[in-house]
Amino acid sequence: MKIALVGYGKMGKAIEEIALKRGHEIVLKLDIDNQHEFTKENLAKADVAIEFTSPHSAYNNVSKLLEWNVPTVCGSTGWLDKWDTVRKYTDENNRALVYASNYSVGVNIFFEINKRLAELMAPHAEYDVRLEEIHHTEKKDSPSGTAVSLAEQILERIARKTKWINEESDNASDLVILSERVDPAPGTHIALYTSAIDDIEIIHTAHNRTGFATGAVLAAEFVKDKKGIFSMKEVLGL
Ligand SMILES: NC(=O)C1=CN([C@@H]2O[C@H](COP(=O)(O)OP(=O)(O)OC[C@H]3O[C@@H](n4cnc5c(N)ncnc54)[C@H](OP(=O)(O)O)[C@@H]3O)[C@@H](O)[C@H]2O)C=CC1
Ligand SMILES: O=C(O)C1=N[C@H](C(=O)O)C[C@H](O)C1
Repeated sequence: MKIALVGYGKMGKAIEEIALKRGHEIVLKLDIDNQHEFTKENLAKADVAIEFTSPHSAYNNVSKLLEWNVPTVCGSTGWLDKWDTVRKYTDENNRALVYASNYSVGVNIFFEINKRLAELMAPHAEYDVRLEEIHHTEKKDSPSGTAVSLAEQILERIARKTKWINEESDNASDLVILSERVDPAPGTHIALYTSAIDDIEIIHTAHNRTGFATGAVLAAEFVKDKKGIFSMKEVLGL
């Protein structure tokens, strides 16, 4: 498979390593200093593009890739205010896109546990719930995309929580997400339920970026010859 890497930072490099090990070819590496090479002609050389850049550039990159009909795997976080536009364009124009706030197998299993735990906790108003996420200091967005996914899963299931908020709150209906930035932290997420009687917490800790990178390559292999919008749930068959 011929892969174009859009974004060649920490994740782009980790993805390159896994892709080469799995026998793929990197035909294009695009970063901030060679953006003039981000053209339809250059992207036509790739079977699939893998986009990991930044919250500010992701929407523009993904829009162009879809316009040029390049099957795309996007991992950039912090741009989902534009998600509905991207979804509509992909559906209406029969394009191919995988999006996941987190590509690791472990976090996608953690998502399923988070959903089930929220369902079990829904009738038990004596428990409060909050989320915590810990990442390295270079991270540009806050809260993490993964924490937003976890929050949405909880808000869909626990009616006493009505919105998430990225700071402490005295309002019991707020789902608090606390963000901590410390090095080196590839990504830790905690869902914590507390009551006067006991606490239950679930934690996922990434030890490095290999899980994210491997998942992104699996997603690229999955979407290469498909049309539609997919998440890691479909890629992993969860
Ligand atoms: N979904 C998932 O599983 C994961 C998602 N992420 C997300 O992926 C994104 C990238 O993470 P990471 O690799 O750690 O970040 P890095 O900052 O290490 O790398 C991003 C790279 O993209 C470059 N870049 C910025 N804008 C553009 C552009 N318009 N075109 C091409 N390249 C550009 C940056 O250049 P410069 O530094 O000069 O701006 C940088 O080299 C983040 O949004 C992060 O949250 C990260 C890990 C896992
Ligand atoms: O920026 C990162 O590093 C990460 N970003 C993703 C997120 O925002 O959830 C996934 C992972 O936690 C690492």
